Amino acid sequence: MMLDMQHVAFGANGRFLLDDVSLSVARGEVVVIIGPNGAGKSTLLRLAAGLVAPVSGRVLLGGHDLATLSDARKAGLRAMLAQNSPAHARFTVRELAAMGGLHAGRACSASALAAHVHAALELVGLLPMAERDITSLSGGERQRAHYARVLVQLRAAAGNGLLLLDEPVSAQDLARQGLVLNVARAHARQGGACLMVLHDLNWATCVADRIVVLRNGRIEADGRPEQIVSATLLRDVFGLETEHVPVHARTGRPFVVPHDIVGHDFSEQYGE
Ligand SMILES: Nc1ncnc2c1ncn2[C@@H]1O[C@H](COP(=O)(O)OP(=O)(O)OP(=O)(O)O)[C@@H](O)[C@H]1O
Repeated sequence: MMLDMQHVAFGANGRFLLDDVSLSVARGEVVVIIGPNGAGKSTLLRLAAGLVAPVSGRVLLGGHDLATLSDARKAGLRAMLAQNSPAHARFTVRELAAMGGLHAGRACSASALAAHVHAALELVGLLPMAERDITSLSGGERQRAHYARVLVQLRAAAGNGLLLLDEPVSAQDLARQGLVLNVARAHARQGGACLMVLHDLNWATCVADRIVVLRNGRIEADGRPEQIVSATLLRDVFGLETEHVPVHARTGRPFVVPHDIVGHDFSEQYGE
């Protein structure tokens, strides 16, 4: 098992943010976490990355307890794209992506690192902007520049580590949302794995091998998209009435439209 979280609990300011969370991700898998704002999704990813330690339970990465691994070792086994990645300093896109390989030191030669950077920038569609200052990028471009850095981090090591993505499509246009998710799927197909947080249920059903539903710091459900996405669950977890197609003709996956949108007359809203 690539990631194995066993009965993990985590708290802050005297309250549990995660309680008795057990979750595994196998090599080759893409697992998507969904759940309401504040459910604990980002906290779960930070625990999986070893950025914070559980108060009880264990997190194993590649069979090793994260608590026993050095930062350099962890850097080769997992990489995380955070929800908001800053651009305070004036680096170029290429320099930012190359920072992903810093942990590898001499284990990755300068020419190999340059090749990883080139490949990652090409994958995320930023090669034409490689020499641009990152402070001049749009929000979506900056998010993809950091995505490239995260990909380089894994590729500078064995290349088949765990990709942890926190709302990786939040700043992307529709086409780039597909691009970002395809890169994650390809990473899993090539021997890695991916655990990501998504709010868009329709992307979640398309990209996920498994969907994990988190609510109030606890796992409510964990299974294949067609097992998980149902009108009942969406009503229970999100308090949302939905139009729900169990098997979409094109994708073969469930498809969900919130009732608030179905039949809503936007022309009224804009006074047309
Ligand atoms: N250091 C902290 N101290 C106190 N509360 C915290 C701390 N970090 C997170 N929280 C709270 O823990 C809960 C879970 O936060 P988390 O960021 O994991 O949620 P999330 O499911 O990712 O939410 P969102 O969908 O809004 O991104 C929230 O209520 C948040 O306010």
